[in-house]
Amino acid sequence: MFIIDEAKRQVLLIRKKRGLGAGKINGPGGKMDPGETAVECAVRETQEELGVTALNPEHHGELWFQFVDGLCMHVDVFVASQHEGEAVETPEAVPLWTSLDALPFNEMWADDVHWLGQTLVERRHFIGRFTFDDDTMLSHEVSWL
Ligand SMILES: COc1nc(N)nc2c1ncn2[C@H]1C[C@H](O)[C@@H](COP(=O)(O)OP(=O)(O)OP(=O)(O)O)O1
Repeated sequence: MFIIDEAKRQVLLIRKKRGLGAGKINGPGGKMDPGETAVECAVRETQEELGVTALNPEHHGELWFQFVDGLCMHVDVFVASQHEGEAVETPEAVPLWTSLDALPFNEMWADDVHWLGQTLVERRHFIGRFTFDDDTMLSHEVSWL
């Protein structure tokens, strides 16, 4: 989930403290609970990780990851221009309000540079497919819709 403050041209990112991608900067997110939709999951994970509620999130993309060890992951990307609450640090994440003009790609997963800027700034929709060996991206393919 990417929450945007349009007046300040900032996006609410996290420094992830534990789990897959710990130490990296990313948007809040995680695994779906049984019976939950993708958007319900994104809103819940954002509440759990930052104490903030995203309002009216819009689906902007799909990420398909294939790791060489066999792990496959499908991630839905949502963008919300409104939210309730103030972001706080939790056991899972440190909140980072970040300028849309200075996204910290060198501290993010390697795929992000291929889709995140266009999605947040130009509000484009996409499907991305990536292969990874651990932290190393081996291939990338992004289709803009
Ligand atoms: C492989 O490259 C990745 N790129 C990007 N941009 N984001 C990724 C990549 N791999 C994982 N992610 C995202 C997807 C999710 O938002 C989180 C990881 O979620 P996951 O549920 O697998 O991990 P945990 O935080 O440990 O799980 P729970 O919070 O559900 O317990 O990172």
